[in-house]
Amino acid sequence: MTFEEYPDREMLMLALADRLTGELRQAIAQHGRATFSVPGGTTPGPVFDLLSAVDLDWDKVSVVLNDERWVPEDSPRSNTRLLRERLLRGRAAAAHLVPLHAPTPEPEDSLDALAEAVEAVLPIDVLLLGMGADMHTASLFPGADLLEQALAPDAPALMALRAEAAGEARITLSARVLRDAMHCHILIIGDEKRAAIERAASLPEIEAPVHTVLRNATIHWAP
Ligand SMILES: O=C(O)[C@H](O)[C@@H](O)[C@H](O)[C@H](O)COP(=O)(O)O
Repeated sequence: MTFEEYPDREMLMLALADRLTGELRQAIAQHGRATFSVPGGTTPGPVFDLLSAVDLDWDKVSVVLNDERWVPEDSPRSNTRLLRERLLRGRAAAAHLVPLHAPTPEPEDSLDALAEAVEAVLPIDVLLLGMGADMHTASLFPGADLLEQALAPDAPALMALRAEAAGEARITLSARVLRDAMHCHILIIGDEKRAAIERAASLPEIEAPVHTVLRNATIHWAP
């Protein structure tokens, strides 16, 4: 893994947006389109704001979340809502959103249909991930009911799982889809997450799921 340390969050977000833009451009130049997978949560908003204004062939970009919380799309906890409000506007409004949510009571009711659309845009060209202080990434939470299956090399691309720490039911890309990404970046802020990611490197994936992507990842950190 590569560790990039920035003096502050603003510098981090600017450099990261630049890096992601370059990789998306390269993917489009090489094969005419790009798949860009992004996290939800509270950290990536500023990088989405920057990206939404970037001059890029956004109509050639498919955007898919790493994971979604099974809540209505107007919920403040909806990652899809975050994407629509912060990334898929301005120039980036031309990008194609591959949904990870549908209005069914449980994620299992929609899983097959959502998975088909996700599989059609794999592999991921550019992957941006977040991480929780408990070392989860996407919705691969320590203690999740189907974590072992989600970490397996033959896992389906998309899985529904539940974990106490997650709150609501989740839908998530599986570890193999994350590992297969061409470029992988992890965005973390603050000392607690820095200590967590350093610890994760020496723990098994079942205890520290983020470990599964560390080999090829660039970690972007600011205090
Ligand atoms: O829906 C989610 O919760 C995310 O996709 C998740 O994997 C996130 O990246 C981490 O939980 C970090 O979240 P914060 O940025 O809010 O700390």
